[in-house]
Parts: sequence; C-alpha cells; structure tokens
Amino acid sequence: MSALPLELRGAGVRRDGRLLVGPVDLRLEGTGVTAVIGPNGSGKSMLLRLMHGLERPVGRVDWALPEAEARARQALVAQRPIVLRRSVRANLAFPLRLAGLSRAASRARAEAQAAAFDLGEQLAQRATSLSGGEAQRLALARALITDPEVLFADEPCAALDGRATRAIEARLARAAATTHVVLATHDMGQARRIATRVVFMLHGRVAEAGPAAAFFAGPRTPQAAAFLKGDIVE
Ligand SMILES: Nc1ncnc2c1ncn2[C@@H]1O[C@H](COP(=O)(O)OP(=O)(O)OP(=O)(O)O)[C@@H](O)[C@H]1O
Repeated sequence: MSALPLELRGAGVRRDGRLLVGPVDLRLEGTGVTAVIGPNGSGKSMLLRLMHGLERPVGRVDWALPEAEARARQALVAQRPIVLRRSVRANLAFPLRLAGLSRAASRARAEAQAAAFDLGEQLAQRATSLSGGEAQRLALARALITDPEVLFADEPCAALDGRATRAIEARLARAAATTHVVLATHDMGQARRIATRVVFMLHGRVAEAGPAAAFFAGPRTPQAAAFLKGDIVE
C-alpha cells in the first residue's frame, strides 16, 4: 500500500483569522522532484509544513493511508541541517532503531548509507563538528535511510556553496527514482536542473502547476513568466 497520492482540497493554514496559505488544490503522486517555487513569502515553506502535518490544516489534506502510517513514510530536511550531538554513525542508525531494527542491522545499514553519501570517513566523528555541506549530506542521508515515499526538502541548499549544492542535488535526483521529492527552492537554476514538476506559488496559492519542461518552456500565467524573467512579482 502506498501513502500516495496526497490530495489537498481547499487546504490551507490560518493564523489569527488570516489564511497564510490556501486554499490550495493539489495532488502529488508517483516519484520525481516537485519543485515548489515562487517569490519570498509566497508560502513555499508553509505549504511543505502543511503537507508534512506540522500545521493544523484548513480544508482537507488526505493521504492514501491513515495519518500515522502516512507519517511514517515521509521525512523532512530543512535549510539548516538538524543533527544529533552524537556520531555520524549514531545519527544514521537512529531512525532505524526507532523503526525497530536490531543494533547490528542498523549499524550495517548506517555504514552503507554513510558510504553512499560520502561520509564513510566521518562515521565516528561528532555530527556537530561536520562542515555545513557534510551536515546537510548527513541530514539527507538520515532522512532517506528509511526509504520514505515522500521527502520534503525546504531550501536544503540555501546555506551551501556550489560544490555542496551539487552533491545534494545529485542525491535528491537519485532519490527521486523511488521517492517523491517535494523541494521548496528560491533557486530557479536548481529547479531547472532537477525538477520534474513545478508548483508555482503566489500569495499563498498555487498559481500554476504542471510538468517542469512545459513550465520552463512556456509558463501559462503572466506572473510565472515575469518571475522566470527575473522581474519582481508581487
Ligand atoms: N509563524 C508565522 N506566523 C505568522 N505568519 C507567518 C509565519 N510564518 C510565515 N508566515 C507568513 O506566511 C506567509 C508565507 O510564508 P512562507 O515562509 O511559507 O513563504 P516562503 O515562500 O517560504 O518564503 P521565503 O522564500 O521567504 O522563505 C508569509 O506572508 C509569511 O510572512
């Protein structure tokens, strides 16, 4: 059984009587990278938080599985990597131990994942002493270690240099073969490089959504066209 499709119907987030996001109608299914783009403050982060269950929704946010099961099949990485004050190995083993894997199996899987994310040399190192790029690779490796069906990535490269960004993008693109990656980004180059679908947000609502190639070749709305040209869109 799959947690997808995820269906949003008239979904939103209300604070102090004001809709910060919504109403949004959106359906996520299959694999690939859905890039959530749009001007600052358009609601990209809030939309991800809403889908990930971190905000009390207005309207409907429906997974194909009961909420607790759907929750177990999704993960989130944020702009600032969140790591435990323990070794890289312990960080990677943590979600596996929570999922009930034995200590030995968790350790073996953690070591394989560290190698796949170019962290094999740092297994015994304290995660809080990693560089920014390494810490983000660790956060992503840990988020993916339970093979989630959906990965929410909120500006995961915003604080990284070019080399570290390339490493994260390569892993997101690889993960997207088996996972639906929902990537909020202000970096249009990044969206062009790895997105398969685009959701263009404006004023907390979805102004346009569709396949990335068609979107970048010819957006349907004047606001998206202006945004892609680099104009300030309000
Ligand atoms: N905790 C909060 N309380 C009240 N309003 C908030 C809160 N967080 C965000 N907002 C508002 O919600 C709207 C959407 O913000 P959000 O951070 O989702 O946008 P964004 O597109 O991710 O922007 P950015 O690219 O600047 O991160 C904005 O108007 C913002 O000011």
